[in-house]
Amino acid sequence: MLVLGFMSGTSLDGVDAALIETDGRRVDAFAPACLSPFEDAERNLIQHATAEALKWNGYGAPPASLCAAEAAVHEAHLRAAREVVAAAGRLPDLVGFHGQTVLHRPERKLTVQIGDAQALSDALGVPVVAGMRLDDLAAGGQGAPLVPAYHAALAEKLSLELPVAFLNLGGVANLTFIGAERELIAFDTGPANGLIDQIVQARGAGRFDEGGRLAAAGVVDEDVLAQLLSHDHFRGTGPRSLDRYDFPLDWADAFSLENAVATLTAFTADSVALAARSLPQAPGTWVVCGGGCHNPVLMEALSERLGNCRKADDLGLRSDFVEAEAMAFLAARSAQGLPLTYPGTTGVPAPLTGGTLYHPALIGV
Ligand SMILES: Nc1ncnc2c1ncn2[C@@H]1O[C@H](COP(=O)(O)OP(=O)(O)OP(=O)(O)O)[C@@H](O)[C@H]1O
Ligand SMILES: CC(=O)N[C@H]1[C@@H]2OC[C@@H](O2)[C@@H](O)[C@@H]1O[C@H](C)C(=O)O
Repeated sequence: MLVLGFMSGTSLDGVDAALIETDGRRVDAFAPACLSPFEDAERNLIQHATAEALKWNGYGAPPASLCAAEAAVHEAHLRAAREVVAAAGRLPDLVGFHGQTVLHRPERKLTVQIGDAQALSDALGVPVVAGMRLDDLAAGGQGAPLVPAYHAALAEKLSLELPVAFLNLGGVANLTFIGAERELIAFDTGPANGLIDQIVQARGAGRFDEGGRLAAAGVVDEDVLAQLLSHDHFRGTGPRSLDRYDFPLDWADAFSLENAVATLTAFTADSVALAARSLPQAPGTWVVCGGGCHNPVLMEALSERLGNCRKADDLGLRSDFVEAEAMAFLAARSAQGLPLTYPGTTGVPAPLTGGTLYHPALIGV
């Protein structure tokens, strides 16, 4: 099957769309992929809705701004779909749709991804699987991370020596450990680029720390770093997940941009190192994907702490599209009732399938 996966992550750069050939068990081939950036007006609507969703926090009526943001999310997905479908020269057989996370409160079984799966299915004329976090949360899981099943399929496709770890550096960082017996351990390790992006944008210095230049020019504040690492999240063990806005940034007002970014970059690397210490064995290789793998200062800091870190692209993967590909893979699994999540990945009591299948409305009926 040719399956299209969409991911619009917490960094709000845009919609990733990636096609893969898969039967939901193996990854047979990679097909065209693209990033369709949000237009400024779309990003503003989504940023506003995210801020309102944080204030709402799941109590009472959801903010009206979610509707306008949902329309923007839909438009951006259609643009991305048109681009990859044109590149592939055909429609996919199935779509995996994540939606835009605006709030994640797993302890209250609440996660909110905006987007209209039925409208997407109607517009594309293709069945769409969405809501892939919901059954997991309802069954007592964290609802995240979802990508471990796909990381495991990639490890198999590349015949990677086990144990191996995959590390995704998006707004939030998440890791998947694949043990010698193919057992999975996964969780969100802490922030990746989210806080760095936030301060760079607040100071009017662009959207992110391009090439890690700010971090390279700054000095790490060890006291702030120690304080950041004392957050409750790092006391936990086992499956756990984060909202992109779970960590404070108010302390940074007293710092130069360079020193704040250097400290946040060390925070990301140290929180991954803490996560690594909780693993049953040291992975022989860390396969690093997500936007943070393009930051050489962060990659260097990770290599110092973890050992063998390889950019996913160097292994023949597409570091910027692993999450979108994962949504495609999971949609193919969902359509067959195969598990999406496992006790070791989200804390769900038993392997569990999930997702809802939306069929396109018949034209003219
Ligand atoms: N050349 C680069 N130099 C430094 N940082 C970069 C570079 N390219 C991307 N990034 C970082 O990666 C981020 C985007 O990463 P990515 O697209 O993986 O996140 P996401 O998928 O939106 O988030 P999440 O995985 O948490 O949902 C950017 O916001 C930026 O911080
Ligand atoms: C609630 C939510 O959207 N979480 C994201 C976020 O971004 C990275 C990390 O935190 C991960 O847990 C998850 O995304 C990926 C796709 C996942 O579920 O595996």
